[in-house]
Amino acid sequence: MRIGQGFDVHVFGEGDFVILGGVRVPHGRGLVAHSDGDVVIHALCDAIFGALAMGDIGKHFPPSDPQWRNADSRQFLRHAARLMEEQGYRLGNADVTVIAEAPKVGPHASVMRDNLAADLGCGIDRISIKATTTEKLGFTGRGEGIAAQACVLLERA
Ligand SMILES: Nc1ccn([C@@H]2O[C@H](COP(=O)(O)O)[C@@H](O)[C@H]2O)c(=O)n1
Ligand SMILES: C[C@@]1(CO)OP(=O)(O)OP(=O)(O)OC[C@H]1O
Repeated sequence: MRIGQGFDVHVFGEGDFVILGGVRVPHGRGLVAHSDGDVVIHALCDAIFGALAMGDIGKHFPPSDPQWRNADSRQFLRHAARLMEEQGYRLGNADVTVIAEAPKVGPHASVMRDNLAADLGCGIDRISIKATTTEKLGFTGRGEGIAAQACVLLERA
């Protein structure tokens, strides 16, 4: 078994939606990023790369590479899933926490779980999505951005 954790932050900027776990969530601001700014998937990818001891998302998809500009982050997750399989592992479970005052994640968590499970080739019972505010404290509390953290356990396939 292997364990991994990941963390990501993106700052709010212009726009009227954010992408979280592959779901387009209406919001008064967008997220500034090289890709689509999906902090849920970025944290989850880093947890998987960490569990495999294979670097981080920026190593696999350099922010300097124009190829990843506005990229759909789900392709990053499918790449992580392929690496996991090649190394002889499958996902035991993943647990993700979104840290944001807004938007509300709860109403979208079920579709996010469906997306992540589809990309990772596992059942949705292996994917958990949670969310919390920081009670208006810190940068997330001031509504300046969104953070996400993820933990994964990989099992021998
Ligand atoms: N962006 C968020 C933040 C929170 N939730 C849900 O609200 C519950 C209460 O949050 P507190 O920070 O006040 O504890 C939390 O447990 C989530 O269910 C959310 O959906 N989206
Ligand atoms: C995802 C990548 C892709 O170039 O860029 P960003 O969308 O800016 O996201 P970040 O979380 O900073 O991770 C780095 C990059 O791999």
